Order: sequence, then structure tokens, then C-alpha cells
Amino acid sequence: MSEILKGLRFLKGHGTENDFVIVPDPDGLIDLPPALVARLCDRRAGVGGDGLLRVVRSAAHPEAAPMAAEAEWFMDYRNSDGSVAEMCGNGLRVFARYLVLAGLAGSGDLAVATRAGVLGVHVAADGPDGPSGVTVEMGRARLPGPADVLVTVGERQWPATHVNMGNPHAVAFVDDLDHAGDLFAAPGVAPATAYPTGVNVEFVVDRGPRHLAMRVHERGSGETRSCGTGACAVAVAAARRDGVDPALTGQPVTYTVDLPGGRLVVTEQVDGAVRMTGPAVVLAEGVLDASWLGGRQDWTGTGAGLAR
Ligand SMILES: N[C@@H](CCC[C@H](N)C(=O)O)C(=O)O
Repeated sequence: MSEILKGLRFLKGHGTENDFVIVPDPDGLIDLPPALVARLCDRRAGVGGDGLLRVVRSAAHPEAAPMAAEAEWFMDYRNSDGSVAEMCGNGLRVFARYLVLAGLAGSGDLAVATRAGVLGVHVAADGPDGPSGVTVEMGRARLPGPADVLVTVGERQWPATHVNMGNPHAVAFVDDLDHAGDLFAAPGVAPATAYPTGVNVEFVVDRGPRHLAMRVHERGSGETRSCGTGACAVAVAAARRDGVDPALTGQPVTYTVDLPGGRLVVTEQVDGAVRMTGPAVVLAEGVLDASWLGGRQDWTGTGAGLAR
């Protein structure tokens, strides 16, 4: 085992209770094979989290090096099962909060490299009541074909909207969030060919004018208390359903999205750019015990790619 892994330093953070193990690795020296990520994210035997954020300099990561001129830092995001995902909206807010807390970036505007490209983040300066929210420029949503897919849970079925926020989503408007059941298993989504790398599924109800509530089953993590890309996909789908697509009305539209873990505010601009604002918290820091890391050898591996 490498000496670096023996003293693995980590932090813990969350955004609307979508929680993450944060692993600072500025020089890209740490190998994180999927089994180790899954073990770190394990809520009983590990640190626990819906996912993991490795903080690495873009120049030190082969996937991010082409973005290094635009963004110093790369968010290497992993789901709790160890799989790699293109983007994580809540994770990006927490990632930016960490950069500012660690003195690696100043508050205000910064650019972060992700697998979905370079994204802008605004970390508001702390107010008198503590840290303020973080805003992420999420880029444009894509609505790839087929636009309409079918989501199934048990005996229930709903038509859903296929939205891509860098990562894939199926958004189903339902009468009652309880109709999604316990979500211990992934909902069925058809046609399967629409989502060759898996899908995040959102269940949505109306709470009032431009006010929604949702639950989510995340690819690679199961049901989580919040999903930032999911909230954006939901707002984009709702704007089409409500006839307020900004590209057609010439007006931006804002939705408030309530999740089990908190509230996110999502605005879609006339040019299609989506902006999301919400809280971001870094709450603890620690060092992994060497015997915990060394006691199991079954996580050693190549650390390669999409382990779905
Ligand atoms: N919770 C995240 C999304 C994380 C990635 C997702 N599970 C996937 O595999 O695409 C968010 O806040 O966006």
C-alpha cells in the first residue's frame, strides 16, 4: 500500500443533506479504486456518504488537464458504489466551499473543472449569520431523444421527461411522492436504450406556483436526501410542462425545489443556461486510521473508469 494512502486525510460535507467524503489530493497521487470509494462511503464500516469528492489540480488529472487553463481545480466525483459520474450539483457547491475554507480559492467567482466541462461557481461571502449560499452555473440542459420515457415502480407507471444536465435524468410528475414507494430498488425506466449508462430518477409534485417538491433515486447511490442536477432537471421539465420554456417566452423562469434535505432555487435563463443556488457545508475533518486502510486488501485495484 502506498504511504500516501496510509495517512489519507478526509473531510465531510453536505449540500441539502446530500453528503460527501471529501478527499484532498492536489497533486493527483491517490488511487481511488471503486471498492475503496464504496468502503469510504459505507455508512456503517466507513466514513459514510452519498458520494466522494476528490479535490485534484486539473493539471494533475488526465481527464481535466485540457481544462487546466480555465480552471485550476477538478472535481473528481464518485457515487457511493464507486462508480464515476459526470456531474454532481450539490457536490460542486460543497467542493467550492471546501476550496474557500482551505484557502485554495477566494470567495466570489471561481471556475471548476468537472467531467461535464468547466462550470462557474459563486461562493457568497459569509454573512453575519454564518456562511451564505453557493450558486452554480450548471450549463444548458439537453433534452435528448426519446423525450418521453416511462418510469415504473411496482404497479405504478408514469410518463417521464428525459433531461441531461451533464448526467442523465428521468423526471416523472406524480400525484403523491409516497407513490414512489420505499425506493430501496432502482425504478424501472424504459426504453433502457435511452440511458446506456444508467439514470437518475426524479419524482415530482407541485407545491404552488413555480414551487415543486421531489424525491430522487440516484444512479450509483440509491435514494438520497437531495440531488442538485436532479433539481435542475426537474425545473427544466416543469418549465416545458408549464409552457414557460424561456427560449419560447423570452423570459427567465425560477422554480423553488423542495427536497427531503432542504431547498434549492433553480433559474433557467433565456439562453437556456441553468443556475442553481443552495447551501453548502463542510463540517468535519479527519485522518483515516492506517489499520482500517490496511486491514482490507479487497479494495486494491486499478481505479479505472466507469464501474457500473
Ligand atoms: N447528487 C448529485 C448527483 C450525483 C451523480 C449521480 N448519482 C449520477 O450518477 O449521475 C447532484 O447533486 O447532482
